[in-house]
Amino acid sequence: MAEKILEIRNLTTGFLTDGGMVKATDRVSLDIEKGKTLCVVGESGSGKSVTALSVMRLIEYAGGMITEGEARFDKQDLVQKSQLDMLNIRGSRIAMIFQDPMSALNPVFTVGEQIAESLRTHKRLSKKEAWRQSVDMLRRVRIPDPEIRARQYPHEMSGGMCQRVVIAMALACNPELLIADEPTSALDVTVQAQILELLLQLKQEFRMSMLLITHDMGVAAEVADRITVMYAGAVVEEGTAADIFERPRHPYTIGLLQSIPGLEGERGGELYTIRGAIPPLSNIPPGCRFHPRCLYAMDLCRTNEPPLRRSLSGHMAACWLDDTGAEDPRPGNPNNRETKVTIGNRPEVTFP
Ligand SMILES: Nc1ncnc2c1ncn2[C@@H]1O[C@H](COP(=O)(O)OP(=O)(O)OP(=O)(O)O)[C@@H](O)[C@H]1O
Ligand code: NI
Repeated sequence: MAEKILEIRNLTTGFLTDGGMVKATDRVSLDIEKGKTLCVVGESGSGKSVTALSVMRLIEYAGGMITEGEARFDKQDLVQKSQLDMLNIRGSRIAMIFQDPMSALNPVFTVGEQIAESLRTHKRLSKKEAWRQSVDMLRRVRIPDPEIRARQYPHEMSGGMCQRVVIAMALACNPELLIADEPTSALDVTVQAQILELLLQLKQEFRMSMLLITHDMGVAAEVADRITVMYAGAVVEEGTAADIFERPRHPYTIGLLQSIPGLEGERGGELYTIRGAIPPLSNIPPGCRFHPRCLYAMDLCRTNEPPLRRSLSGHMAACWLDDTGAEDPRPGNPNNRETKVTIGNRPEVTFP
């Protein structure tokens, strides 16, 4: 078995609201192997960012609370760490970048100063050496004329250039894991592709592992080794990029794939989208949380939560249709190909 850089187990994060505690993530489990890219996909509100912020232990600053579970990074459970320990881990061993580069940059300092500052927080460097490395980082994120650019302010740069600066800041201390939350969503389409390509190259050069959050299946198709699909706070499917794109098992994943323009499932040129909307956290449906929107829902799905089950090949899905055998109405009838075993601590269920 390949070594894991991150192992999340049953991670549950809640927010206290007027109506009591709501769960933004519910027993989320996922693994990232060293040197690999895991994409977490799902519609808006599915708990992707909350998962990442919980791992970084930034969720506490956003009013959230981890109520259950573990996030083992290099064998240490980050959930049990003090914020002081996390301060040392964040930025040096695990770095995170967000959608909006402008909010990560300080408008009153030059970009060179900001990267140098980030270097000096974690390494003992002279000002001169920090500046030299800062210019070098700008070169490594392929910013032309780095000596000149280093002296510029964020407002003098385009959005794509600013995101490169943010990436340079994140990678300055050579982190083992990079968490990127929608790193390209705020950028023009052509710039998006360049930044994704850059991230992939840097991942190799810096020998990092990557957790990339996106609601864009096209982005996942480009970069992912494995893909975790989340819906309404829970993992509903996980597998290799080929499992997800060629042998999707969960009807939610099938719906997400059909909503990508230009991929198979496009119906006569019309964009197909999943009917209905993601439920509010205060009102997650009983049984399978996806059942009200599912084209294939059966009685069982309305009352019993399907366990996340792993096939022999390692492809996981939480869907009762995996038990219907030849009757399985899902496209491609995945039941014919894989045998499943139940994993994790989702409730064991008795058949009605
Ligand atoms: N600070 C907060 N207080 C209360 N609820 C929150 C807070 N942050 C997130 N949530 C809720 O947690 C749920 C999951 O949010 P999250 O941001 O993780 O979704 P996401 O999958 O990242 O979506 P998006 O694609 O829009 O970024 C949402 O219902 C959201 O409203
Ligand atoms: Ni998000």
